[in-house]
This record gives sequence, structure tokens and C-alpha cells, in this order.
Amino acid sequence: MSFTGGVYWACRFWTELELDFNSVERVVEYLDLPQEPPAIIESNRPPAYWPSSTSPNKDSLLVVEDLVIKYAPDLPPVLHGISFALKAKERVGLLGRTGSGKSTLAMSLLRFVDPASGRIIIDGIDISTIGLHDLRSRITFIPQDATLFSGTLRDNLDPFGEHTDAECLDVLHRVQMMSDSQLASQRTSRDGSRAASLHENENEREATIASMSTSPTETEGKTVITLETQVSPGGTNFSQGQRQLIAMARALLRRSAIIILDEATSSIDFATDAKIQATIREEFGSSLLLTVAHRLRTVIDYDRLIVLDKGELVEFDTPLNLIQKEGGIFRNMCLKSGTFADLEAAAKAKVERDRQESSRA
Ligand SMILES: Nc1ncnc2c1ncn2[C@@H]1O[C@H](COP(=O)(O)OP(=O)(O)OP(=O)(O)O)[C@@H](O)[C@H]1O
Repeated sequence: MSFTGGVYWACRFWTELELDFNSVERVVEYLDLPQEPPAIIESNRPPAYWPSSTSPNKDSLLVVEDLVIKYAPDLPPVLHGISFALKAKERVGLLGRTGSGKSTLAMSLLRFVDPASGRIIIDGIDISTIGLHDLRSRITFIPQDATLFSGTLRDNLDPFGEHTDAECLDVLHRVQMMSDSQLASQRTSRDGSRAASLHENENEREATIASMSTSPTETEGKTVITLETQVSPGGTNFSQGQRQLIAMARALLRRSAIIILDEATSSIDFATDAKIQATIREEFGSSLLLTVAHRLRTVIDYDRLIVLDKGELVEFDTPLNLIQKEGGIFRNMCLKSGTFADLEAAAKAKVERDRQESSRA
């Protein structure tokens, strides 16, 4: 009996000892993990206005020089010597087949992965020389599945309380999360004394929205969204598309000179997608917008397109030039999409629009 008891306890202690050794092993493993670069490098902080659309570097606000990216020193490169320069306020689409390196390039602009060689220069500053916080707080990244945190919608839009309620409501309205009548009633309830002047504004907005509300969603906005609307952890009480719209509203509040947008691919209904596209077209005019595009239609009226193939930059030009380039990769993508004629017409219309605008200016 005592022998059986002894074996039982021996087995039990041995198992516990093994578990304890496992914990120690894990701690040692974590200690060896490569650390992120510092959040702030005091000796090298960018100026408060950096990056700026009006800086002397505006014709090359974002420069990528011979960029090589590897996910680990022993893995082959994912991006092979990519170089390009983007202007302030430009809208640029980033295209390529699955696995061509689009997300890797977008991520490298925020230093989620550092270059094996080459440089990324934003408004004159090599981003590897500044802290991660300084970099990431100045560039807005809108991911496919934007994350929200629990709290109110206002906390999510303006976590540091740097903006007024009116500004927060305004951006929700601009991304079409809030109809014009909802905006007016929210504003009135917040500031009754300004009701008379709001009425005038409302009429003004009514006219503006009427002209742009061709999307069917404008009349569907039954759900009343306020700044006090509670957001569940992860934003699960909003759809993926709505979360992306809220992230866009956040981007508008921050007024970043550079916005990187990863276009959502799935689970976006037609109405929300129309709102997202309208917001992109109308609201990001004062920022350099780099969109990781999964649909040709989204970027056909952009200023320029970057096409990646197997980690190399293979085409970089205006949509019209690329769609007319015989044997080009972008042209082939358009031909395969089955909507070549529509895409070509949209690319031509964009050029015509630009021509009219520049002759008016
Ligand atoms: N964390 C990682 N570790 C190792 N390799 C990775 C990692 N992430 C991506 N890769 C590799 O890098 C290459 C480019 O991937 P990336 O996600 O940048 O492509 P993509 O063009 O964005 O693709 P998709 O359109 O499918 O999102 C792929 O071959 C992929 O396997």
C-alpha cells in the first residue's frame, strides 16, 4: 500500500516538476525575443508638423530607395530592391497578385518589419532613425479589419480628448456614418443655443448631401449613432465595413499627411462599400493616400498605380498609361476582370477631369 502511494506521489511530483521546467523554458525563450526599436529617440525627434503636405519635400514626400525586406535573416527576401517616390496629396494604388508583397510594403512604411537594406524617407527623414511612436502617431494606417476598443464611439474617435464634440460629429457625418438630419439633431441636443444658426447649416448640408447621396444607404440610416454609442470590445457590434468607416473618421480627425489604406475585401455590403468609396474619393484630398487595392475599380481613378510582382516593382504610372500599355501586367489584370471597357472609360474620364480642373485653376 505504502509502495503504491510512493509511486503515485513520485509520478505526481515528476509531472509538476516537468511543468515548472516548461514555464522556465518559456520565460528564457521570451527573454531572447528580438525587441522592437525604441518608441521615442529623444536625440532625434521629428518636428511637430512632420510630415507636411506643404513642406519643401512635397514632390517626394514619401521616398522608397532600393528597399529589400526579409522576414528573418535566414529567409529569402520578400521585396527585392523597390524604389519609387510619391508626391504630397497624391492618390496611389498598390496592386499585385496574392503574395506579391503589397502588405509587406505597406507594413514596412510603419516599420512593422525593418529593411534588410535600402531606406524609406518620409518628408526628408529616414524613418529608421526615429522612434516607433513618433512614426506611427504621424502616419494613419486603416487596416482591412479596423480594431475598435470598448468604450464610447467618441473615445474611439478621439482617445486623447483633443477634439471638440462638433469636430467628432462632423467627421462621422463626412464618412456617412451619420445622415445630415442625425447630425443636425445631435448638434442641436448638444448646443441648444446655437439651434438657429444650425438650421441654416442644415439647409446648406441638405443641399450638399442631396447632390452626393446617390448611394442607397443614405435613406437606410435607421440606426441612430451618437458619440455616446457604446462600442463592444473589438468593435464587434459594428460590421467590418462600419469599423473601417470609423477608422476613416479617426483619420480625418487626425488630418495626417500620409494615409495608408488596406482595402477591405470581404463581408462588406454594397451600401457600406459605396460609402467607403465615396469617403475615399471626397475626403482624403489633402493627404497622400496609398491604397493596398484588391479591386481594380477602386483605384482606376487614382493618380498613379504601383504594380508589384513577386516582390518587384514592375509598373508605376497613371492608370490610363498602364491600361493602354500593350502586354502590361495591369492591362492584363483589367482584361481578365471582364470589365476592360468600363475601366478604360473610367481612366480616360479621370484624365479629362484633371485636364478641366487644371484649366480652371
Ligand atoms: N510574417 C511573415 N513571415 C514570413 N513570410 C511572410 C510573412 N508575411 C508574409 N510573408 C511572405 O511574404 C510574401 C508577400 O506577402 P504579402 O502578404 O506582403 O503579399 P500580398 O501581396 O499583400 O498578398 P495578399 O494580396 O494575399 O494580401 C509572401 O510570399 C508571404 O508568404
